Amino acid sequence: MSNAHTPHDMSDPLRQARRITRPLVLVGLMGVGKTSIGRRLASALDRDFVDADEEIERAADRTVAEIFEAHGEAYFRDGERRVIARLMEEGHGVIATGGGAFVDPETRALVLDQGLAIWLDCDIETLVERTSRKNTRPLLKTSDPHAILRDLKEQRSPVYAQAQIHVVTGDGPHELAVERIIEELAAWQ
Ligand SMILES: Nc1ncnc2c1ncn2[C@@H]1O[C@H](COP(=O)(O)OP(=O)(O)O)[C@@H](O)[C@H]1O
Ligand SMILES: O=C(O)C1=C[C@@H](OP(=O)(O)O)[C@@H](O)[C@H](O)C1
Ligand SMILES: [Mg+2]
Repeated sequence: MSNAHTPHDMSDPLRQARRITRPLVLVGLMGVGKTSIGRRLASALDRDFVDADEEIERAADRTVAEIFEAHGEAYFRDGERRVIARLMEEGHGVIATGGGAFVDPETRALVLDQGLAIWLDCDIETLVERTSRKNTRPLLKTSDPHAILRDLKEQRSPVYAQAQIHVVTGDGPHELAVERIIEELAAWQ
């Protein structure tokens, strides 16, 4: 018997996941899907979505690549730290960070204390393929993006591992990743 359109019939994991009121903060390497999966996750949970890189670009009125080029990475990281602190303060439903944001100790402490960090993780080959479609990522504008991603994975994995939730996504559709996250959220708490 199905009455799929009533709120009571909402699948149990979704209902459980919706009980979490802290900001859900997506962390993980470039190309893993923080921005695109984050947007869909917010929609599934009926929460608002913000992308930290987009907010940085809006505040600076420049793209991430332009900020790196004009001022360097350290300057970008300062802005990133401030923007994420503001987004946490504003209390958004789902926040997609840029891949380096959670590496900052202040940002990490804030997210772990007041939000729920979700580490999206997948294999390097998939990340190389996905990030090759756009050249908006200054760290990958090199002759060997595979080597950069492999090194970043090695350096950052112990840090990402501090996230409360770890979801390994494959090269399946975004919706599958959203489902997996919702199941993990339902099991958390
Ligand atoms: N699970 C997925 N399945 C298929 N394509 C994906 C998936 N996750 C991300 N992508 C694609 O990979 C690219 C990079 O994803 P994006 O959300 O920008 O990653 P991030 O914000 O983590 O760098 C986008 O074109 C996106 O649509
Ligand atoms: O991993 C990183 O250090 C970065 C990731 C990028 O965001 P995505 O992870 O959304 O690609 C962006 O913030 C910047 O290019 C630096
Ligand atoms: Mg992104």
